[in-house]
Amino acid sequence: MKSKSVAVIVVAAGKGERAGRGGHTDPKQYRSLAGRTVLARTIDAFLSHPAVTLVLPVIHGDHVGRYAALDLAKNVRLMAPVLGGATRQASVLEGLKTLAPHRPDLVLIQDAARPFASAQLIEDVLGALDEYDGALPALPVTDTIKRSLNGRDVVATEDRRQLAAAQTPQGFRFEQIFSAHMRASAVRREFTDDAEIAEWAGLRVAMVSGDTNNIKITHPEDFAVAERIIGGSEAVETRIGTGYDVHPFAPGDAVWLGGVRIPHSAKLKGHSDADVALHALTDAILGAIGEGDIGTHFPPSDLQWEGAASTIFLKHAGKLVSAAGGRIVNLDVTIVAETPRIASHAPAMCAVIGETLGISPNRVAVKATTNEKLGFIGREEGIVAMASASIEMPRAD
Ligand SMILES: Nc1ccn([C@@H]2O[C@H](COP(=O)(O)OP(=O)(O)OP(=O)(O)O)[C@@H](O)[C@H]2O)c(=O)n1
Ligand SMILES: C[C@](O)(CO)[C@H](O)COP(=O)(O)O
Repeated sequence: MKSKSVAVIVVAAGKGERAGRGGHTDPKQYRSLAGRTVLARTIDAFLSHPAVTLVLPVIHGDHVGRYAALDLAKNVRLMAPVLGGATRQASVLEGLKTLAPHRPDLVLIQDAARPFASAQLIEDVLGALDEYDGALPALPVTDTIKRSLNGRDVVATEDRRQLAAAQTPQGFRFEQIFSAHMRASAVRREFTDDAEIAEWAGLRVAMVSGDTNNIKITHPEDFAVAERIIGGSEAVETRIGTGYDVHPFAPGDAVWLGGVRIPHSAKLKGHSDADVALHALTDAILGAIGEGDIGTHFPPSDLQWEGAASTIFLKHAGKLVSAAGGRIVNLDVTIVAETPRIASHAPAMCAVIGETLGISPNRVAVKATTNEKLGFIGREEGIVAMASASIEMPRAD
């Protein structure tokens, strides 16, 4: 199945009046947060996501020089900026018009002023678009909400159980939100977010869990909050683990590799299903989090693992990562085999591994090579697999 193209509009054409300048010369999106501008952080959050195919910044006409001076690395997926309009809504519409010739399947619309959109948030919004026309992250309201007509006299108390605070990125099917925005512009209606335009146009919109860190820098004090969030994220470290495994061939009619059954003139011999790739991968994950190896958790002496599917071992390692507060960044597996040929099965293996661990298959790579007919692999006596795992964990010291 062809994966959907995902374009991102980063609206950065505001003046940032509520945030003020606080002694700085730049508007909020061009101010530095722990050494990196707000806008560069926001753009990077999307460029670093593998599902994103295009990122389009929408900027203010007075900020062209500031944008050109931004600390952005060159990236073919980053489009040249376009100029926005007088309101956020008008700026989004400029972005949609610019993207239209590229015909993306989906579009995410993001405030430049929200530099902390996580990969999980992006995935959750995109995931909801399988079922809905639009999706946005939102947080349940925790304060009691009062209504007032003049900002002082209370006229009502709202039922907060039905209320949620909207965030971005907000995701849509491109053609639907483009048409809704054009209609909203034609009737000159002003909306405060794109989800509201989608609702007004009769589209089905879903909420997914928002993120308390995904703040919108709006007022001067929000910069201090943002610096604290960045300080907190420095309490995370990246761990690397490696794994190696080998299994010999035995008479049989199929091998299990990467959780996929591949018909073959032999099977791999082992206590479990002998899936050498998943064993190496499980060891890599366990190694990264300092949890011993596969034999520590699933001793070969234990009869219950005889013939077991190796996805059980992998899932267990994934649960240990979650229990330790970790997050798998990426996994890389190399299978060394003279036969069978692996390449055409690699996408299915990535899918099984991703599903077993509850991560996107984009975070998994499976590669294969022969051993150039050398040694025991070359003589087709067995298969080797090597793996590495990169995992973000709370800093231990
Ligand atoms: N004409 C506008 C107004 C806003 N935005 C963008 O929309 C996002 C959300 O708007 P907000 O936080 O209100 O930013 P500003 O409009 O810049 O702030 P203020 O209202 O305080 O002036 C920001 O990333 C802002 O740059 C935009 O692209 N074009
Ligand atoms: C889109 C938004 O961030 C969702 O909460 C919000 O509506 C933007 O409002 P603003 O007044 O333009 O900052």
